[in-house]
Amino acid sequence: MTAETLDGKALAATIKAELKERVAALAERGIVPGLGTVLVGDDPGSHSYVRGKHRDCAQVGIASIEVQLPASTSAAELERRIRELNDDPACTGFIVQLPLPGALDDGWALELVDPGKDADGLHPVNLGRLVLGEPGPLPCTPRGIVELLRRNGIGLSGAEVCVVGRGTTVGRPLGLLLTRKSENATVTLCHTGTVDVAEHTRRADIVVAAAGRPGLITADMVKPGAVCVDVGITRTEAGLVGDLDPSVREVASWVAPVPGGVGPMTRAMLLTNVVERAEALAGV
Ligand SMILES: NC(=O)C1=CN([C@@H]2O[C@H](COP(=O)(O)OP(=O)(O)OC[C@H]3O[C@@H](n4cnc5c(N)ncnc54)[C@H](OP(=O)(O)O)[C@@H]3O)[C@@H](O)[C@H]2O)C=CC1
Ligand SMILES: Nc1nc(=O)c2c([nH]1)NC[C@@H]1CN(c3ccc(C(=O)N[C@@H](CCC(=O)O)C(=O)O)cc3)C=[N+]21
Ligand SMILES: [Mg+2]
Repeated sequence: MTAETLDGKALAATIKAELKERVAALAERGIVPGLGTVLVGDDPGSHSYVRGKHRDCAQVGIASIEVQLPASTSAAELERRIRELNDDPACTGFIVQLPLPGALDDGWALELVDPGKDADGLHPVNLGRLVLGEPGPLPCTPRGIVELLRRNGIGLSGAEVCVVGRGTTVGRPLGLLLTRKSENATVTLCHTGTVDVAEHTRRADIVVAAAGRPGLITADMVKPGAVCVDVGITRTEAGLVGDLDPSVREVASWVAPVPGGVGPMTRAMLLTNVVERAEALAGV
């Protein structure tokens, strides 16, 4: 068997076209959604992601507000810049690009963001809403994964899903999202304390690899016909490498690849969160 591709790039383009129409409808009411990004330091990967986000905004008609700060930025200065965006009516949503360099603490910065403007869905209040099943912005990567599966006809209700990685941006919130009544999957979350990861992945109908360890998931760890979603991204001289070994394609029914799978969907869901917030403000 050779797996079919879950084409996140194509689906993200479709979603962006849908958002463009919603943004145009908002413009008729005099409302322009604005996405802010706060980028601290000079990590080339982070710069490339943030550039991509602003390119997406331009395509859809969302205004962009870019805040770039040197790696030497103090906590007090970062706090001031975050509060500025909280108070800026032109900014309907924003993100603080993670991880922050040096001594700046990611969790501390996330808590400073107005939960109503939290385009990442990672503020503790919004993660709490996710736990409680209350409406709020959803974390972009987990939402992108669910959307990528759903729009390709891959059912989640009753499915055994094995998520490898319990990080705060992907694995942990994905577990919360997939176990809501509306998704109804049964989830196993693996991490470095898991005794035998393969024992869990082999049982799964859907494997999500979000560890950031190149080639971690090999063909022998996958049930024939399972769906495999690659999330992990490692930059090498040869380009971006995911957590799925290429051999997985020979046993899986579907594979979401790196690049071209979850990454573009993450960006599309960020835009979706910004547009949804602007619509809520407009009473749409
Ligand atoms: N495609 C996309 O849109 C996105 C991709 N990413 C990528 O996804 C990956 C995960 O991101 P993030 O959650 O932020 O990263 P973290 O570093 O926060 O989390 C990684 C998780 O993987 C677990 N892990 C690491 N090695 C193993 C192993 N050998 N076996 C089992 N579990 C393991 C860790 O376990 P423990 O907790 O025990 O340390 C941890 O829970 C990264 O490569 C990141 O670049 C992230 C966001 C978006
Ligand atoms: N506050 C915050 N929110 C995030 O959502 C966030 C973050 N910090 N820090 C880093 C991770 C990583 N992340 C990606 C986004 C897009 C691609 C993406 O578009 N990837 C393309 C390739 C892009 C390229 O070529 O560099 C793809 O997979 O096809 C990847 C990874 C969001 N993250
Ligand atoms: Mg830090």
